[in-house]
Amino acid sequence: MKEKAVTLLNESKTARWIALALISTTMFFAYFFVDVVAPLQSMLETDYKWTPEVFGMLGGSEFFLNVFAFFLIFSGVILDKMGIRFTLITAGLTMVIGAGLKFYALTPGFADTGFAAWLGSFITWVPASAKLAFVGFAIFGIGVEMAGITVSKTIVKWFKGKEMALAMGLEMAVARLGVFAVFRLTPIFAENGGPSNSVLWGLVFLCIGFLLFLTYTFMDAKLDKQMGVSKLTTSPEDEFKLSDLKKIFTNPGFLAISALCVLFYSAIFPFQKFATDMLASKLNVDIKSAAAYVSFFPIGAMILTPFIGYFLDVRGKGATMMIYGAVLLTVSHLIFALVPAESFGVVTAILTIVILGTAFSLVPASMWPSLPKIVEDRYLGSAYGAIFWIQNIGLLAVPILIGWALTASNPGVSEQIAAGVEGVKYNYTVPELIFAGFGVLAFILGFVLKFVDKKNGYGLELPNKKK
Ligand SMILES: N[C@@H](Cc1c[nH]cn1)C(=O)NCC(=O)O
Repeated sequence: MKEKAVTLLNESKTARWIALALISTTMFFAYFFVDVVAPLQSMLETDYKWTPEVFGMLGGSEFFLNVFAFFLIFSGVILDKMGIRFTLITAGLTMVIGAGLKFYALTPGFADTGFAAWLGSFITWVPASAKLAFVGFAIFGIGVEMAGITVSKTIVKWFKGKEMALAMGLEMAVARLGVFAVFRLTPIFAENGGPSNSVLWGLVFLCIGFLLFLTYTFMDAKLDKQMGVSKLTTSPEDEFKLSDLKKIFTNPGFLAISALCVLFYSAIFPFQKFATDMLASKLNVDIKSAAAYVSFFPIGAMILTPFIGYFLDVRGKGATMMIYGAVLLTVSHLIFALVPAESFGVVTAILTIVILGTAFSLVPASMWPSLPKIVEDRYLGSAYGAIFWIQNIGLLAVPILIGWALTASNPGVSEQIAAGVEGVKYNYTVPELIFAGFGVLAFILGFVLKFVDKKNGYGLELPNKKK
């Protein structure tokens, strides 16, 4: 008897783009929440007595549990052991719980409790609201990174051998749109109810995102059923083993790409946090105008990333793209560092942001689809977890390094600002040179990666799409 051939769900273009739309929209909400209070620094200082140091600590708290309690490594192992559906639901719930705690920290309901009084009784320069917000944001951080690695593995599952880099590029583009949206919407939400209203909206968005993840799991279950994936069909050699972690951390391709990743992102995300003040100082404009220039950065990356992804699918050249990205990263930070303020106008600022935005498209668009070429599918989730863990170490440490470098290279400035002296500004030359230094190291690592690729035949320069 002739067997009826089953057309897999991921062979249907419509089904795989619907799957992508569901998970990407949740990432839009997740990235929105990452920066939900970023434009509200001064409001938090006035309404909640959060100093700039406290505000900076909030940014670091997102990565705290992932780095020090190894949650990102656990998340990768959970993904490989328990599968996409379980991990997506866990990630979605963790984000909602963490965000809920952060919202509660900013409400009068919390401020009036004995718990708040107790939290405020030690390390008194950090208000109780900030302490609880740190805990909430650290829990959210576990969820958002878990979601990130699971979404990457999900895209590989649906798009491998097809439009994989384009799909990853589109997912990142939607996430970048979330960063743009936050800079535009959060101030409006805060005008009508303060920072807690902005966080409440972020929480509502995350609840919608959780429902989208849940909807996706039905598609995932159907695809698994068609593929015949079950505990019975998975042979012991196909299963993830804890010893695979050793394989990941001794894989030369993985090590090279992780080093490139931490260096590159250390000159991107921490820069994003300082960029508004840096441009306001350099251009001598107010914070609102400077923030508007910075918002071109995620938008530029958003527009370019899918095109670069498409190019990688049909033409390849992933490792070379990462080298070009590192060059552009270095050039843009050198412009910020070395062009004197007298010659640095709005046009130069926007052009430099466009160059940086191009780097921010080239590297992520080629880096994330490269990982499945370097490691085996059965431990791909752990590999994404491990690379994000290494990246998170940089994201936690570099803002502290930059803050220290800024203070050390501008003696007396913070004291004058605190004393209300008008017109005093920081000079960002040293921090920008540090960012440029990361770019130079990333450039060197790009060549190491190319060499390792040639030696081990990963195929990083080959197109993703099978002809
Ligand atoms: N670590 C993730 C998610 C993230 C974004 N901001 C802070 N954490 C990541 O880097 N994803 C890849 C990307 O290019 O956004």
